[in-house]
Parts: sequence; C-alpha cells; structure tokens
Amino acid sequence: VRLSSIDIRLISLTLVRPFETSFGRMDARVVPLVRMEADGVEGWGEIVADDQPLFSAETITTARHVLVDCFIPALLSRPLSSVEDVAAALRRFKGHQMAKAGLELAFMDLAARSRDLSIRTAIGGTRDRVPVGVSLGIEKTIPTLVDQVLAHVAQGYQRIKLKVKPGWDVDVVRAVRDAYPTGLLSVDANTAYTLADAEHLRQLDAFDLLMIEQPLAHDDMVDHAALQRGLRTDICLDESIVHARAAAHALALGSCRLINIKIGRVGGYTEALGIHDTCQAHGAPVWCGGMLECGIGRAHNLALASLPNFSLPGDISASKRYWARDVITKPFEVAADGTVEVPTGPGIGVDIDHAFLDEITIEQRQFRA
Ligand SMILES: O=C(O)CCC(=O)N[C@@H](C(=O)O)c1ccccc1
Repeated sequence: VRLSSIDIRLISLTLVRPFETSFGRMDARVVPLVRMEADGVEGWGEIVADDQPLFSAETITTARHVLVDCFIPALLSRPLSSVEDVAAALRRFKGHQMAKAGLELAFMDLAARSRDLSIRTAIGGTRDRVPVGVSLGIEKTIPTLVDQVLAHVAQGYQRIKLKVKPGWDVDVVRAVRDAYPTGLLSVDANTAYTLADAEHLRQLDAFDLLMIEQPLAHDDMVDHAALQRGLRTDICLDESIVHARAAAHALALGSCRLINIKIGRVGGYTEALGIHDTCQAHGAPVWCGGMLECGIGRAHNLALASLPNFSLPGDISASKRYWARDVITKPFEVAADGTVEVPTGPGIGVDIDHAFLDEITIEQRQFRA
C-alpha cells in the first residue's frame, strides 16, 4: 500500500484510581495514538511512552520528535506491503522502540482490515480467549492491598502481581500470601533493587512466587544472571528486553527464565513475534505485559497474547480497572474464569468511540503523503 496520511493524536485519560509503582504514582495519562490511512482503510496504534522517562528513556515528546522528523516522512515516501516493510524502513533509526511500535501497530491494524482479517488470524494466533492477571500498585497500607487482592481474585483474575520496592516487599508478600495461600502470585520491582539486595530478595523464595519481574537496572542482563543463580524463584525480564536480540542474549546469559512481551516496549509486531519465537525455541514461557493502555493498545495486546507460547496469564485487565470510559465502544471485560475474549473483527476487531475520542483529544496533527 501507499499510505495517504498518518495522524498523531494525544488523548487525556484520568485513571479511576491512582496507580503507584516503584518509580512513581499515576493519576492520569496522556496517551499518544497513531492513525494511518490508505485506500480509504484506517488503522490505529498506541504509543506506551509517558510524559517522563521513568519506565524507559522514551517520552511522549521524544516519540513526537522522531515521528515528525524521521519516521513519518520515511513511511509516507515509499510503498509498504507488510509490517516487516515498516520495520525495514525504520531500522536505520536507532532505538525509540515505543515510537516505532505505534507505527507498526497502526499498520498491522490497517493491513489486516484491508484483508478483512483479525490481527489474531493474521499473525497465527490460536486462542479465542486469553488468561489474564492483574497488576496491583503500591498502597498506603498492607490491609488495603490485601482487600484489593481479594476483590480481584473474586473477579476471576488468574494471577496477582504486586508492585514491590525496598520497604514495601517481603512483609507485603507475606501478608498477601497469608490471605491468598495457593493462587498464582508474582512481584514486579521495576528496577528498584541492586545486586547488593540479593540476600534480601532471597527471602521471596519462601512464597512460591511465579516470578520476580525486573528486580535490577532497566538495561542490565549480567547482574540479573548473577542474581538468578542465587534465586530459586524465576526472574522475568521486562524493561531489559527491548527487542528480539535482547531476548536471545538474556536467555543465553541466564539473566531470566521468563519474558514479559510488551508490544509497545519492543518496537511492535516484528520484534514481539521474534521474541515469542526465540523464547519458544528455548522453552521459555512468555506472557503479555501491559502499560496502562487504552482500548486500542489493549486490543493489540489481546491479539498478540493469542499466540501459542503466551502460556502465562498476562497483564490485560478489564478496561474498567483503569478507565471510567474507554475509547472503544465495547470495553474489555474479564469473565469469571479470568479470561478475556480475543477480538475477532477485522484488524484490532474493536470499534472506536470517535465522539469520546474527539472529546478527550488534546492535540492532533495529520501528515499527508
Ligand atoms: O495492567 C496494565 O496495563 C499495567 C500493568 C503494569 O503494572 N505495568 C507496569 C509494568 O511495569 O509492567 C507499568 C506501570 C506503569 C507504567 C509503565 C509500566
């Protein structure tokens, strides 16, 4: 296809409840969306960067810059027949995986729609529903967190993930384990520890955790390998795995035993599928992480999570967990069995609520071929 236009649209969404991680507390998000059009068909993608470089080095501003000055001109000036062509056109630009992902997602939606296929079918997904877990933020008190755990278990979520950081970890996990003795439980440190904390983190081996996510630095593999050698619990990497090559290196180094694939973090479908296949070849399970996406990003996550090696519950919560109103007409829901339906319509398979989208749009720019 030859794209006729690419739009960048920033929308403003308020969380129904503040969400606190080891690197900060969120009450609201500005979500950058990408829209592409070709031959009257449109496709939508989402960029998972936030306004500050707290999760990774990217921000909304860096994404806007590379899109406007580098990526959009590169894509509007050539024919594109697949998402691999999008990746090839952007490969000479270093990094900026989240910005690249927004473009790959929009293109994949457009390409699948134009072939009247769901993205799940287009990428070879095999599941109609995917098992999901929930990620619970840091709370003011442990009892409040335990209440959150029990409330979400009652809603059917198959796995509880707790945000941890120094001063909010071992005692918290112990209290949650007392209230939730046998279910799937994991923790996510978002890089809050160093190797000096190895002895302290070994205490977590007592709680039969599914994994400890990204305990050390966002760009580290060697120290994670040293930590993993001293831990019974599986380390799962998130921030460190920025593309398929990083996944291969992490597995070769023994930095982790599981990988969290976030299509927005790794650059889009080409790298996400590469990580999926690399992990499958190594017998390492993967699961689909979340970045507080709106319904558009969540729809892409569901398509990805329908692939066979996504064998662990992902962070794909119901829309209502974060948003009073989502940008899609039919919010995603978690069934009592802890699964979410994979959309079957063309492309992302959901309808965008354009009236609401226009209402919450704070910036919009269109680039025409
Ligand atoms: O359910 C979701 O979408 C959020 C899952 C989640 O906890 N994401 C974490 C993470 O580090 O994985 C995150 C939170 C805030 C910002 C970025 C990432």
